[in-house]
Amino acid sequence: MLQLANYINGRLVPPTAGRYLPTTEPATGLVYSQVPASSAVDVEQAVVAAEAALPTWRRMPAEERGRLLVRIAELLDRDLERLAQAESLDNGKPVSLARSVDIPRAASNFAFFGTAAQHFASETHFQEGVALNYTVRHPLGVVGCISPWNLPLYLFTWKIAPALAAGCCVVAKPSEITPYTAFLLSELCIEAGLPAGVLNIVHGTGPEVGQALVEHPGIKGISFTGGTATGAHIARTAAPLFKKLSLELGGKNPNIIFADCDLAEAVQTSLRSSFSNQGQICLCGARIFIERAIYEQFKAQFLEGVASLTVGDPLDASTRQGALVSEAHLQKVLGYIALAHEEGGTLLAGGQQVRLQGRCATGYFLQPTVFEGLAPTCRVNQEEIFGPVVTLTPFDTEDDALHWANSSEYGLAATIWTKDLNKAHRVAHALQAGIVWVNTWLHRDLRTPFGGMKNSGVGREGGVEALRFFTEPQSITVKL
Ligand SMILES: NC(=O)C1=CN([C@@H]2O[C@H](COP(=O)(O)OP(=O)(O)OC[C@H]3O[C@@H](n4cnc5c(N)ncnc54)[C@H](O)[C@@H]3O)[C@@H](O)[C@H]2O)C=CC1
Ligand SMILES: O=C(O)/C=C/C=C(\O)C(=O)O
Repeated sequence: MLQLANYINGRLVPPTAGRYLPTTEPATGLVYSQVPASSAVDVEQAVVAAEAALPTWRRMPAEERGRLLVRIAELLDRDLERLAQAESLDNGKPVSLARSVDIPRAASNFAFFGTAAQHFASETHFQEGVALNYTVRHPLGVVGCISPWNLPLYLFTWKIAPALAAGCCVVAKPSEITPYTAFLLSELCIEAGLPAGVLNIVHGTGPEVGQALVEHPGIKGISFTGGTATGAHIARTAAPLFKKLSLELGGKNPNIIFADCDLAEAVQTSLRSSFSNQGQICLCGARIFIERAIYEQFKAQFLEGVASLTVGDPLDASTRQGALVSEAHLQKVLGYIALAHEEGGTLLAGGQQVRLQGRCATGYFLQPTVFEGLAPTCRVNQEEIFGPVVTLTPFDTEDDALHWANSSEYGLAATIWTKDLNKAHRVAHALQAGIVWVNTWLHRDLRTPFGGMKNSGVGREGGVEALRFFTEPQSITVKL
């Protein structure tokens, strides 16, 4: 059976205690590999290696650091197919999605921050005849990156690449549920010639490896993406240690569909925003608010689209909906479907587990599911389900749409559909969401600030924001 290894001090090594966890292929429900169940001892070794590598890495010219990151991007591009197959096997997502989105984006993360390192600049504040104030941005030091299972390599590299570009050394922990591509990345880092200790990847569980990383005094900052409850726990642990924190957490994102939109496009993109990656993206639109005048029309076209989403073997080219990531997660989502019935919702599509034939007979498949008739305040419309379940709700006025869109503890993303640009700007400004898309969804420019308001997180990733997070500003004033 495939056995993964940690990547510490430039080498692939087994966990010191020799313990492993099974990893399961969601499409079959069968165990196919073993991932190190590392401990605080392995984290300690990784931090020591990173601390030893730091003085050289932080002083290396940005151009040279950047070249290494771009080299990793090239290797990710070269191995696109192998990595896409691995991601699909590990996560259950359609291989077509991994091939077109996850792996190309992982390569872009390295390519983008490899070059961004050379453009990162700091400010000067000149007081004529009085003083010259300038800012130096020092690498933060050794940092921890903790990522989730939904977009495994995509989000893992979204953290690691800016940290390395900023001159930090990294101890990173991928999700223990989807560790395979992080392991393959460690092999590529060795091939790229990344100096030993600059990046260390320690596999294991959140409570053991993640916790040890957050608590470690040598770790100066933590960049985390995952559930809001875990984010709160990390914040409680890290706050008294005065660590810098970037937390990208959950969402319950609204799509607001106005009657004057391009309906065909709004329907097609809403299908994507509802069900891409089986709804397991923090940016998915879970609550769709539709202006009453086009409610029935939107509903009919949307349901027609849902019926055409093939649930199937993730390795099949025709599959649009793969497996959910785990049995536990499938049960969680099924629990919310039961709750939607209890809360008085009307099921319009899906609602059932899918039992496929053949190799995927014991996989974790679920029909894309749509409800209507649920109050915006009910639990199904308030709690993050993180699966292929959306609700449709009609609205009468712009104020009503805004009120219900903002009636959430979350504030990550929102989507507006209208041809009226004044309305689009007005509504976008009034939305409590860190990211607003107008007539599009998941359009990503890696330079833009990425993150959420309210319980969706703290801080921003992307472009200069990420490079600032991974650096410590120092202000120097010279009297003139
Ligand atoms: N990007 C997002 O918004 C994501 C949201 N979720 C939400 O969270 C729910 C729970 O999913 P989980 O897999 O349990 O996510 P999680 O938040 O527990 O896992 C994310 C990462 O945090 C690590 N982790 C867990 N406990 C930790 C701790 N005490 N200290 C440090 N690291 C720790 C995990 O090992 C993993 O690498 C999902 O059902 C979904 O609603 C899950 C994954 C991604
Ligand atoms: O950076 C992106 O393009 C997407 C990020 C998605 C998440 O953070 C998530 O699903 O957790």
